[in-house]
Amino acid sequence: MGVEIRVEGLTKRFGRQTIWEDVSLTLPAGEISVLLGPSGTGKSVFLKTLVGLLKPDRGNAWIGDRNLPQLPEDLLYETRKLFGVLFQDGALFGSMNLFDNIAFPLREHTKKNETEIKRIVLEKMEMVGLIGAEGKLPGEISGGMRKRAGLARALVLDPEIILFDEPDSGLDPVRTAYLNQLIVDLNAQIGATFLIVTHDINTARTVPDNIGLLFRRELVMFGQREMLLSSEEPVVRQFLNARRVGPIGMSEEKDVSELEAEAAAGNDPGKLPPIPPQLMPSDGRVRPTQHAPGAWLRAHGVTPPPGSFIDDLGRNWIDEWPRYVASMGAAPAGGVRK
Ligand SMILES: Nc1ncnc2c1ncn2[C@@H]1O[C@H](COP(=O)(O)OP(=O)(O)OP(=O)(O)O)[C@@H](O)[C@H]1O
Repeated sequence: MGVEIRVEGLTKRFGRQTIWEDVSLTLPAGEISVLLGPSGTGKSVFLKTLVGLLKPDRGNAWIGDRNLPQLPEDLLYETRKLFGVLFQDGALFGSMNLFDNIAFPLREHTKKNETEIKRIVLEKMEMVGLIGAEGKLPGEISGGMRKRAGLARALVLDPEIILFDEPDSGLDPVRTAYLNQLIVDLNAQIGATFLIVTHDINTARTVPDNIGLLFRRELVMFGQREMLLSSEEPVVRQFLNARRVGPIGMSEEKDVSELEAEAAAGNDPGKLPPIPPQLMPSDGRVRPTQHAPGAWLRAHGVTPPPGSFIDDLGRNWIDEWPRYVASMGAAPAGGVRK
């Protein structure tokens, strides 16, 4: 379940504008990854390139064993069917009710009859908590419901990969927390490979297995959540602390003289906040691809910021984890990563 995505030396330009170059990363099958970056660094362009809507200028993008930039039209079309995409605004058709919106990809891309379509649409609507809203028009429901409807539509073709373009945009912090839990629950349930573009630091800190950061037309860093959340890189610290001090400026990166002036004034992007425990599926199970808390840090001899892995109840998840996994009885499919 879930397909690995391997990007090698990917470069995208529009005319003379280089959006990003030489991007290489692997999105492990079934894991949740987050892509961060200041506005305009090309995160949406990256998602569109992965799904084959934009062609890179150089490099490879392996979706399983298919290299997207090399594919003929018919195979590209087939490969796109592996993806579900949640667009920023849900991208629903305003004149269609939610049922028809969610049924749309099934009617468009499959030969399923209406009985089968109804079963699938209702199953996906239940997964995202929208049962009862089938007859509503997108204009009659809240932004959070529109996101969930967009997510149900992204799920109908049983995708191996789901791309989320700023799922939290336009949502209040509480609805964002619910949506984050839904994303983690869905990942546990369907095991697809997830990539989330977000500006929400809390989402980035608690949801993914891996985090990447785009800045200055390149991928500054990509790796396990704990690697990014303990990184001393100024740009990472500035981003995670949402500070003005650091290499990221108002509209683009700051120049050397601005950075020198900040350093002379003793300004600093701030200490790293504690690493929070990762969000668990709400049914209490562990996702098959979930990493044990602290495993990356231990393997790399890194001491986490003080107060890391402590939850709201004061439990330290480094100590709690082995007990928790043992209490589940049977290990989840795929085992629990050390
Ligand atoms: N089809 C296109 N043709 C030309 N330029 C484009 C096209 N699509 C995007 N761009 C440019 O690519 C750059 C990156 O845009 P993109 O929307 O990917 O940024 P982003 O990181 O997702 O930003 P935000 O966080 O604000 O959503 C922008 O300068 C944008 O104007």
